[in-house]
Amino acid sequence: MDYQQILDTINDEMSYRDVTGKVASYIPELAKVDRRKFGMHVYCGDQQHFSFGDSEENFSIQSISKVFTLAMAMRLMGEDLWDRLDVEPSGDPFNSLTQLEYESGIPRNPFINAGALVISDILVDQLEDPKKELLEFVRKITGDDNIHYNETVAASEKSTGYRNIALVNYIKALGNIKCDVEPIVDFYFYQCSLAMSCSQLSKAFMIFANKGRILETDEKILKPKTVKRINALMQTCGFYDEAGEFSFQVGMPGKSGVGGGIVAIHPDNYSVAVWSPILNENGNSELGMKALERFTTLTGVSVF
Ligand SMILES: NC(=O)CC[C@H](N)C(=O)O
Repeated sequence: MDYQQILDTINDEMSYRDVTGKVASYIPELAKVDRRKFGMHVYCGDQQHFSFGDSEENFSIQSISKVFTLAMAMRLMGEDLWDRLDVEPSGDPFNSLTQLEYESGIPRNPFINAGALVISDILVDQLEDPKKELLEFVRKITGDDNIHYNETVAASEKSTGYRNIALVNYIKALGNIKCDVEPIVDFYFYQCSLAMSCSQLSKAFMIFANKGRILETDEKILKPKTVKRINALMQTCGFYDEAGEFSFQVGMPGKSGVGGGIVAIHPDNYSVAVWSPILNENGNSELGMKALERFTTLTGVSVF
């Protein structure tokens, strides 16, 4: 399969001019990002990766970080994690509060904000220095020590983060948060501020396409069963109220973030990341969704 030729076709066919959405603005720092940015990277291995455009430029990975923190929480708690969280698509926006009321503070899944905040509670409770450990985890699976938090983005989100702070307070009132609210949201805003490129993200996500092992070193990071769970959740819940649409159009497990990034994996095959900051009404990258739809159409391969 000539992935480079397929990427070149997508790059020729598509442009930020073809989409009408807006860059995220509820986090003031994200509103400053250039809407013309567009890059894509396919990773099959050290000697086999393909790209176009702004694929080496760092952006705010936002909710994509929820996959990394879920992996860390599963390493700590195994299947006991599911006493605190459900595994159902929410069909609601990522930052919704409503289901919590009638579902007794058990978030629908780990990828909506409510679920990620419960995971944050677990990591803050069980790890000595969760920010340091998350950074080490991401650097290790990427094989790249040049990955950092963007503290300006974290502070910017904190300054307007009322909804997430409300979510933690509400879940705590319903009995499913153990720690104090402040360190939980602080960790959450930091994880969302991780700055990575498409090239780094596709490399990091290769462990989910390779049964939990780092491809280059064969080091085991996650159990195959954990990876199966995480991929199932990416497939069913990775795109909030657009998870069905992504499965329908693209047909791979994946995860998006309001920074405009999307990563998807084809088990035993490749990992692909795309970035365009213009979002559709569900908070997913408009051009990113289209590019991935073209990618699985042109390769003729999806997981189904
Ligand atoms: N969908 C997202 O990427 C949301 C992440 C963002 N930090 C928030 O909590 O609102």
